[in-house]
Amino acid sequence: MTFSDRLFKKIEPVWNSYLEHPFIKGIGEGTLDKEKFIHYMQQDYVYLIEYSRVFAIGSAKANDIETMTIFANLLHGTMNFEMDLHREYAEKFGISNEQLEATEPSAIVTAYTSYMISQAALGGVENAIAAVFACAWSYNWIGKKLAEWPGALDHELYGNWVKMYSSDGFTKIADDCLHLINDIAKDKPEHELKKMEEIVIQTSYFEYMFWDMAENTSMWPVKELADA
Ligand SMILES: Cc1ncc(CN)c(N)n1
Repeated sequence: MTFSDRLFKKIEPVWNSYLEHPFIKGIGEGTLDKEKFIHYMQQDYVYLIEYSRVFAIGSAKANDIETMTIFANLLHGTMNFEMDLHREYAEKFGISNEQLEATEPSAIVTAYTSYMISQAALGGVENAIAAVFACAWSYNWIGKKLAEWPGALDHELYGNWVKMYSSDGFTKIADDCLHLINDIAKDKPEHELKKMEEIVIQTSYFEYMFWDMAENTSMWPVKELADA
């Protein structure tokens, strides 16, 4: 059994819950409120900037050139391929790249990205790949599931989202993360594998909370009190 098989056994029930989430169902069925999607897309853009930093940390901490290059390519793929999707949607919604980049991160985005970056900074290269694994893999997993839902790929607004996350290009990103985590996990002692597993589980919980944040268009609970 590979390390990713071990991880998947643990997190599959959590990932299955994503498919029941109203936001994901709304994308797959094409019924999602457009304002919720705009909030999601803006928040996801600033999330991806911080997520890219985790690849940079992984690259800096790598012990060999091959691992360093894989992390660097994942960083490049996120910023130049995945984030193009967000920029294209933003253009459609009349939001400039500058506005997109200046999005104020919500409480969940702040908590999730702070967690990923601190785990990657505190540990070695194994923490960096564990911190991004659920992110890359769950999106590809969701994208491929939704691609089988009737009409999901052809929806005029959400079809491109489903196409991106089920695409060969994004599958390559997810597969590279899978091979990397399995390679890095080889020869690691059980206490380090346990730590990697904990990070993958926690980030899987954060993924669910991110869908909730998008569904509820939430920011910070009492923000309006200080803004007044
Ligand atoms: C919150 C979140 N998690 C993961 C992904 C896929 N890179 C994403 N775009 N956004």
